[in-house]
Amino acid sequence: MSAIIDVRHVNKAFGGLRVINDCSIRVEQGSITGLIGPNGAGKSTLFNIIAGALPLDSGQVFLDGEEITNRPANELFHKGLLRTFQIAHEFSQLTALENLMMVPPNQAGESLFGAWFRPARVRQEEAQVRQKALEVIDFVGLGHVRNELAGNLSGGQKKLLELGRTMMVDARVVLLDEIAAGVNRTLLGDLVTNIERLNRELGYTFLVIEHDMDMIARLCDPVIVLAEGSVMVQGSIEEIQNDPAVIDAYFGAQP
Ligand SMILES: Nc1ncnc2c1ncn2[C@@H]1O[C@H](COP(=O)(O)OP(=O)(O)OP(=O)(O)O)[C@@H](O)[C@H]1O
Repeated sequence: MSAIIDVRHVNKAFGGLRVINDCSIRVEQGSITGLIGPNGAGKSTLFNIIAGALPLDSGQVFLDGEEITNRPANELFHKGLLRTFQIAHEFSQLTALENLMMVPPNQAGESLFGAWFRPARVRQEEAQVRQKALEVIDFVGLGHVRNELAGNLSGGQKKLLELGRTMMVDARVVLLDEIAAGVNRTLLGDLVTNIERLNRELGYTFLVIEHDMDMIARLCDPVIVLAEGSVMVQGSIEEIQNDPAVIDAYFGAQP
């Protein structure tokens, strides 16, 4: 296997607080890799560094062999490195289907020039985008609420919609930050199933930060444990759960 994300010796401090300490991780192509660790271990900071949302102090990040250190998030988006975002306030007034249709970058219809000079092409592209959005919304199990305003969807349905938005572009790697938080068990089952299908059927690689250990256990292999900004241990969920250092630092030593 080859690493689609390769983080090498990254350091990051906020003021005097060193949050990421000589941290190196590899996310193998086609894997669903979990990233866990105690509160404050640096998981979100590392995510933000990989996603281009936060500059690092030193070290390097590679995407499929190409260095992407400190590249902006929109450039990484075009390269297929995506993270899910909460539905922005202004998008909550659009329907679920419209939210999906807003995603594709570089639509000819977005440019006045394109709309004026190439109306037939614009209409054709819009029809294609709509068709894709209809397929995606069925895929994520939200076909029955496609005309609901996104702001009226339940927390779990919004998470499914966020996942659906990654399918509107050619994603290669998706970073999921605590996607299970606040989602009921039934919808969580749908989310897990959809993540597995995206991985199996479309070849998505996932890097997943999650506090929900059931979800990590069902979904992720390998699991990376981060503590104080560096990798404590990496392995299968069974290996992690039986590692004395992890039990001590993360799960809490049994009395
Ligand atoms: N923008 C910031 N400015 C200053 N300190 C920050 C900033 N972002 C994070 N930190 C600090 O960095 C440390 C790591 O935070 P981070 O959010 O990366 O941890 P985490 O592992 O994701 O934690 P949690 O599981 O609680 O979400 C914390 O001590 C946090 O207070």
